[in-house]
Amino acid sequence: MLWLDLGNTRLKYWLTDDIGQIVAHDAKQHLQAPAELLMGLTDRFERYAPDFIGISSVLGDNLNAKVSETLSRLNIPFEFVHVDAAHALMKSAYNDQQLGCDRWLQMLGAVDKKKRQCVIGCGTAVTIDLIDHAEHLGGYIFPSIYLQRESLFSGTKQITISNGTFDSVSQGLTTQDAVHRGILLSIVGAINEISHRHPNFELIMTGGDAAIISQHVNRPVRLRDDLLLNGLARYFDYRNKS
Ligand SMILES: Nc1ncnc2c1ncn2[C@@H]1O[C@H](COP(=O)(O)OP(=O)(O)O)[C@@H](O)[C@H]1O
Ligand SMILES: CC(C)(COP(=O)(O)O)[C@@H](O)C(=O)NCCC(=O)O
Ligand SMILES: [K+]
Repeated sequence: MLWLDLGNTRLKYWLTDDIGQIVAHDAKQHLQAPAELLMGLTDRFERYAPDFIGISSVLGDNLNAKVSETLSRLNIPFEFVHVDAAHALMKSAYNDQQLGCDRWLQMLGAVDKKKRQCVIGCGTAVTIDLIDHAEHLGGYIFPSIYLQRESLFSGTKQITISNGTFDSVSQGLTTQDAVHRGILLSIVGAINEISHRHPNFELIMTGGDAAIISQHVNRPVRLRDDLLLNGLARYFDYRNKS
């Protein structure tokens, strides 16, 4: 099987064998042109010869249509995931016309009906979702550390910071440090507050910035980079059985 994740910044793919082991994987920035990026990958995908392609996309109808057009040339069946708030593996109280597919799949990949879980996705947006014994209670959406920095850059005259590392949440003494530390604290502080309000929820983090953020969280965090893939596999596996 081939699995695709079209996020707002990167396209990720995984090729798995019949026992679900990953045999190839890559993540690339798509610069808002995922279909063009996929075009460049079609030779590789043809060589992989998967029998099915399962897709998570948060890119919207127009880009998804272009992606479909590109994938159609491969003559391999493919399908986009649709969020289902009444899914047997996890019920959700969230508006399922709006809930992002990646958010939902990350939760589906993590969900355990014996646990209380807080799933944190650290991509272009940071999402924090609460799940109580396989019931999604709702969540929060924040701009990522990079989006926050861009908005300060574009919305102010004297902040001209466009690069630097996010490595501390102590107070800064320069604009550079104050910007990076303030932004990182806005996310770390929110996670700490939510975890304080929900002390018996296990914290699970995934996505490109999970490692940077988790270092400053004041409770143990499980880092899992396989959540979305696991969610995709569970979704299509469940659908084939029912
Ligand atoms: N302006 C930026 N500069 C450097 N890295 C960035 C920038 N914007 C995003 N990134 C990186 O892109 C990655 C996006 O994470 P990912 O989980 O792939 O998100 P998505 O699913 O939204 O595409 C993150 O690791 C982040 O560090
Ligand atoms: C919240 C998101 C932008 C996160 O996307 P990502 O950072 O993974 O690219 C995406 O899941 C999305 O567009 N969701 C729709 C809004 C919602 O979930 O309510
Ligand atoms: K948007």
